[in-house]
Amino acid sequence: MIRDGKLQGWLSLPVDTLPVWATLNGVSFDGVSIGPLPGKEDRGSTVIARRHLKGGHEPPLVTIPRDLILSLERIHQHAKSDSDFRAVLDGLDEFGRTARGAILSFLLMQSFTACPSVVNKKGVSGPFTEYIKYLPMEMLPTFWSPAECDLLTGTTLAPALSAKLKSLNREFEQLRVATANIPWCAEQWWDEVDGILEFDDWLQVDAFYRSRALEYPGVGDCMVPCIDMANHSSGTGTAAIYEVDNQGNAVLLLRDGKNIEQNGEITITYGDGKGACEMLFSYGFIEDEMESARELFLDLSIPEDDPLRRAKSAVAKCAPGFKIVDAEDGVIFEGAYIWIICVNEEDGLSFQIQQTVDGAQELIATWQDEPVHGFEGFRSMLEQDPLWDVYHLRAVSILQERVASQLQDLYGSDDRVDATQHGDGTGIRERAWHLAKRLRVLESELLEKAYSYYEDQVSRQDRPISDDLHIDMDGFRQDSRSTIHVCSTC
Ligand SMILES: C[S@@+](CC[C@H](N)C(=O)[O-])C[C@H]1O[C@@H](n2cnc3c(N)ncnc32)[C@H](O)[C@@H]1O
Repeated sequence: MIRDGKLQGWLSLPVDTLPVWATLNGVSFDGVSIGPLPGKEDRGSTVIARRHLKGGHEPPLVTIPRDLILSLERIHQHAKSDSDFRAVLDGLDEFGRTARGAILSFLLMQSFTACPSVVNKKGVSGPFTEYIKYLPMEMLPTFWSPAECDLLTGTTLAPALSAKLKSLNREFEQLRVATANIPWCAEQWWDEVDGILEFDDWLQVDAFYRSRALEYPGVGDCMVPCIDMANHSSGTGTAAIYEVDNQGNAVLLLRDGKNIEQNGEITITYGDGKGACEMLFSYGFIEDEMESARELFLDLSIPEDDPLRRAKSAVAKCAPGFKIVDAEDGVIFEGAYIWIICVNEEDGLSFQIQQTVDGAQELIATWQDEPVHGFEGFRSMLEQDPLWDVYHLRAVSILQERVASQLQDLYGSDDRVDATQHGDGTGIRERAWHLAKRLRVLESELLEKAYSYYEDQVSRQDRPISDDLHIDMDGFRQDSRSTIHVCSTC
């Protein structure tokens, strides 16, 4: 439905009509307009300075009335006067009470309300029925063809993308089940012959939301018309910030000290810390100036032969992996899961069944007989242990091995990607090929940096640390030896 609407024109309006929409809805611009920037048209529309703007001396560049901030609260308010949408939202239950569930279903409903071929009209029109007509279809990887997705083999985006598609499928099925008993939904959305909705519609509303959602102070995750037309630039390139004023309106403010020439671009940041993978995943581009993948997430699994594997998996509530973050003098790793992997019963980890206050039984972990309350703080417990250096070294070796296997996957698929025909008539869009290639390069550089950094750490610690202990890399304690030996390639 949405794709048809964008292609046929009923869900599409030229951006030069946006000022009319803005005036009708109480949006004000001061010194800026919205449209494509000459030379950067491939980035869609953006906010453009209409005169020389001097940071610290300018009023808000854009002011959006508070009622137009599309938040969970605003949608529930709308549902009070839109009984058709309220039935959908109520059907979604818990999911409808999350910002994501409410916003996606609202955007879907508004598109349906705008659809001219629907005879038995449903839903109540409002400012967003028109505003969605200004939103372009983003080329996020969720819309890449299987051949294009194949270019991502070995990158951290490949597993993230397949997990996302599974979760989008689950959400869409949830929507179908939740609304299948509403007569007009059964007839107009889901009928096997005439039903208008398809999975692509859910992908479209997900893409609208994911590429445009802002975390607004005091409001939470939301969409803000017009401010969501600002393109991204990180670091000192960021020209403006978004806030709420003292009346709850959303405002776009030029940063202090930032001067923008007439016809210059007013950018915001979508998150300076976001890595190349996340930028491509959520926004469909990687900033030209990005010189590092910045961060990446690798999964980890508890080895098959770990005798505590099942208990560890049952108790660990943290993400099964670790994040590598690029740092000035090496890399930092974040994530609690590694610490569960690198200690065992011989070190002092054990599991017990405990009776809870309501009489149920639960499995809990103990470290040196102390209960471990959630593994997020487990690292600090290990840090108190005289053998901390050893545990740390084990962790680093496991991480290094995982980094090595990721590099192998990346390099192992490089030749195939390089040889893949792309461009007109090949089924692989030029842009997708270049983005995939760029991600591959940035991630391999960060992985190599991590590998050398770990190598360095391992070799620095490959020296005697205790007179009475020997730790080998299977992670078992053997008394009465005098060195720690770490095999960095195992
Ligand atoms: C919040 S929207 C910004 C407005 C958008 N350009 C439009 O026409 O509606 C985010 C999208 O803008 C584009 N974009 C933003 N900043 C960009 C940049 N620095 N380089 C390339 N594309 C960018 C991407 O397509 C991204 O998904």
